[in-house]
Amino acid sequence: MHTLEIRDLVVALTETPDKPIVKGVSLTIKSGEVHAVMGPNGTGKSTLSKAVAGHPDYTITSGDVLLDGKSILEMEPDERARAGIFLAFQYPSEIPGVSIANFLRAALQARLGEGEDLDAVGYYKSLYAKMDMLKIDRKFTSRAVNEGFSGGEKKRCEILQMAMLEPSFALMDETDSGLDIDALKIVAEGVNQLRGPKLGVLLITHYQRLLNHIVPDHVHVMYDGRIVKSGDKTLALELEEKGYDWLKTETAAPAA
Ligand SMILES: Nc1ncnc2c1ncn2[C@@H]1O[C@H](COP(=O)(O)OP(=O)(O)OP(=O)(O)O)[C@@H](O)[C@H]1O
Repeated sequence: MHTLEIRDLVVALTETPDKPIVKGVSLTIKSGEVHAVMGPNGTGKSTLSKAVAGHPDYTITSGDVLLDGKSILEMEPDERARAGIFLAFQYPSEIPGVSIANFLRAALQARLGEGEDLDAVGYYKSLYAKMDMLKIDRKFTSRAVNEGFSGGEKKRCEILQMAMLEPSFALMDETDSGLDIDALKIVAEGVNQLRGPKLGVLLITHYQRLLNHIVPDHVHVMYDGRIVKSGDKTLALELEEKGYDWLKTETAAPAA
């Protein structure tokens, strides 16, 4: 059982550290839980997830992020990844010329200690088993990472990475724009397959739509850099119905 605790986190762009985007967010995720973070555009949802993963464009000016009680703020992004934190990007990069199979193999190899070699036979066995579980065609792994991928294929690649890396915590920044309902379903089915007592998920999303397929244990609403309301899955339905404007009053008097 692992715990990821975000404690009173304030985040700014590294180039403008005096202008906070995330203005004091606290959130604790335990293994087995799915937390959804919703909120209007530009409220700092992506900034929060990138800061937790250690993205260099963002600086944490106060607060802390603790993995099993230990601060991760001094860790480089790759160390955080090795410690079990997986960040799925809203707009993943292309890696021309590098096949998915080789990319995943390199990612797994990078996690091993010096002098240790990934067992190739075991690797392919595990890769194919996970692809079968996620219903991904085997031909997919010979394609270059994200090159010319459709929105749905990018999502498949992201879910496969997650399945292979077996993180303790997945921070998933899911845009709904540009994704058709099939792509959303790929994400949802993937998360539902991987969901379980060993995985904690922070799922950032914009519309309640995705949450029809992934039923969250907790829903948090972010508004102007703060979490102004938390609740269970019914909060997502309330937001779908009422929109976000009513939360302006909540920001004037932030939730205790
Ligand atoms: N790298 C960056 N450069 C410049 N501004 C940035 C950068 N990252 C975030 N911002 C600004 O910080 C604010 C919060 O952005 P962020 O992407 O975190 O919001 P969001 O809640 O995820 O929005 P969306 O729902 O549109 O994805 C926005 O005003 C955005 O323009």
